[in-house]
This record gives sequence, structure tokens and C-alpha cells, in this order.
Amino acid sequence: MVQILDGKAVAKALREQLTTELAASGLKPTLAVVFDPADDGSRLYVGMKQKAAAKVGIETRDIAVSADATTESVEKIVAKLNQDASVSGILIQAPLPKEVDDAAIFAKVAPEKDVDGLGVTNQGRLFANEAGNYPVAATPKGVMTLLNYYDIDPRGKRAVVVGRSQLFGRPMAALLLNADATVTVAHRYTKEETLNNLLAEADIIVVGVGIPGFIKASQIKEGAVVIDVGMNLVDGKACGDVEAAAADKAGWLTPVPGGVGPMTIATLLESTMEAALEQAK
Ligand SMILES: NC(=O)C1=CN([C@@H]2O[C@H](COP(=O)(O)OP(=O)(O)OC[C@H]3O[C@@H](n4cnc5c(N)ncnc54)[C@H](OP(=O)(O)O)[C@@H]3O)[C@@H](O)[C@H]2O)C=CC1
Ligand SMILES: Nc1nc(=O)c2c([nH]1)NC[C@@H]1CN(c3ccc(C(=O)N[C@@H](CCC(=O)O)C(=O)O)cc3)C=[N+]21
Repeated sequence: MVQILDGKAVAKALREQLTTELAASGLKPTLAVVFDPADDGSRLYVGMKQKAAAKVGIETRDIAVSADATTESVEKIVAKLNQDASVSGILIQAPLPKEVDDAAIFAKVAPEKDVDGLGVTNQGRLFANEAGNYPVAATPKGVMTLLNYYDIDPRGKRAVVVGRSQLFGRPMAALLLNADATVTVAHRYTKEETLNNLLAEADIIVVGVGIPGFIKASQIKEGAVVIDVGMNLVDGKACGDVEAAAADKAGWLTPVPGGVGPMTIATLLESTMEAALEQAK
């Protein structure tokens, strides 16, 4: 019988812990969110992040970029936020308008304010498995928190990450490698047969490709841990990248909604608090 990895419940517990820690610290961090208001997903997710932030005691400042924004114009916005001592963390919500190079913007955020861990300095620290406290991408870090909560230890396990974006796949693979899993990353050029063979052997599958029902129950090894990062809107309803029937094969499964999503938000707030605590030292 599949065990549900309840991201909603774990995220709630994490938010409650943050509320207490923030109150005790006396800090009032400010999270600046740079986003494209014309993107439906961004409006929805930024709204959810702002609501959650307010509840734990983090101020948010939303900076909506215009449709004709360019990489240079957004770089200027980020430079100002880097200099602004009242800003503890900066989130660049992807995707930005089409003329903007998202990765170039991620790289411009001051590492100590890069609370989504997407900048090259923090991604490099993760890749190098550097010790110490630095921001890590919210979604993959939230996945690790969830695995940890349910005592699922990646060490020595075969882990397959499907997707290799800066936002999810690459930092996810690095975190699993740092946790001593044997990691394989699949992507658009991975042949179907190769992917099937990888999934059939996988103890842990983490998928984020943005294709509803992409992972089939038939591809999953009995009892595997299946983490669905996918967030697709089908007829206005949120669904993941894993077909529902996967629940008959998986040993553990994150639901969509109520799995990775809430963990992403709670983890962003956790990283914002950690950044504010570092800056207050
Ligand atoms: N729940 C949450 O908190 C979050 C959810 N998401 C969701 O996760 C999904 C992925 O997001 P993101 O990483 O930003 O997306 P991107 O579009 O940046 O990356 C998609 C990845 O999937 C790979 N891919 C596409 N098609 C296939 C295929 N047929 N077989 C194997 N790999 C494929 C791409 O390969 P290639 O590199 O070769 O192009 C790419 O690496 C989306 O649904 C997004 O909404 C994202 C972040 C947070
Ligand atoms: N720099 C950056 N960091 C991100 O973390 C980031 C981003 N850009 N761009 C877009 C993706 C997407 N993302 C989600 C966060 C929460 C939910 C979430 O909580 N979803 C609810 C369902 C919401 C609904 O009902 O539609 C759930 O899964 O329970 C979904 C998606 C963060 N992203």
C-alpha cells in the first residue's frame, strides 16, 4: 500500500517552526520578488509565497517587470536590490518575460541574498558539496527535507532525476549525490528504452519535466520512492508528471497538489530566514 509523502503537513510544521524562530530572533526579514505579472503561474505562485511569508513574519516586496523588460533592465533592478540593506533575500521568479535571460539574472543576485540558491556561486557551492550554510534551490532542498522527515536515506540507493533545469534537476541531482545516492539524470535526449531501464532499477525517482502523466505505473519498480515535482494545470486543475495509477506500484509517493509545491514555498521562507540571520551576524 503506497505511503503518501505529505508535503502539505510537513510544510505546515516547517512554517510553524519558522514563525517561532523568527519571533524569537526579533528579525523582520524582507523578501523581494522579481516576477512577470503576465505569467499566470508566476502570479499564482508569487501570491502563494507572499501569503505564506506574511504568516511566518517575513515582509515581501513584489517587483513586477514590464512585458518589454530586457536582461539589462532587470539587471539594473537586481543591482539596486543587492545594494538595498533593507532587503534580506531576492527571488527571481521564473519565467521572466521572453527577452530576459533568466540564468543571467539568477547570476546577478548577490550570493548572500540569493535565497532561491539559483545563482552560480551557490550552485557551485552545492556542486562542490561545500560545508557550511548557503542557500540551495527551494524545490530540491524541500524534497530532501521531505525524504528526511520520512527517514528515507538516499545513501547507496539508485536515484533517477528526470529533468536537468537550474531550478530543479541540476541542484536535485547534486543534493542526492551529496547524500551518497547513485544518481542518473535523464533529459530530452535520453532514449525511451534507456529511461525505461533506468526507472525499472530506480529506488528513488524524482521527476520534473512539465508533462502531465509522463511517468507511467508500468515504468516504476515495485515499492520505489516517487517524487513528483511536475506542476501542470489541466482543465484548470493542478496535476503532476506522474500518472495516478503509479500509486499502485510506488512504495512512497508525493501527491500533486499537496506534495512538493508546499515544500518549495516553506523552504524558500526557511532560506530567507537563514539569510537574514547570517546578515544579522
Ligand atoms: N512544485 C514545485 O515547487 C515546482 C514545480 N516545478 C514544475 O516542474 C516542472 C519542470 O520545471 P522546470 O525544471 O522549471 O522546467 P524546464 O522546462 O526548465 O525543464 C524541463 C526539463 O525536462 C526535460 N524534458 C523535457 N521533455 C522531456 C522528455 N520527454 N523526457 C525527459 N526529459 C524531458 C528537459 O530536458 P532538456 O534539458 O534536454 O530540455 C528539461 O531539463 C514543471 O512542471 C514546473 O511547473 C518547477 C519548480 C518548482
Ligand atoms: N525562481 C523560482 N523558484 C521557484 O520555486 C519557482 C519558480 N521560479 N518558477 C515556477 C516554479 C513553480 N513553483 C511552484 C511552487 C509552489 C507550488 C504549489 O504550492 N502548488 C500547489 C498547488 C497550486 C494549485 O492549486 O495550482 C501544490 O502543489 O499543492 C507550485 C509550483 C515554484 N517555482
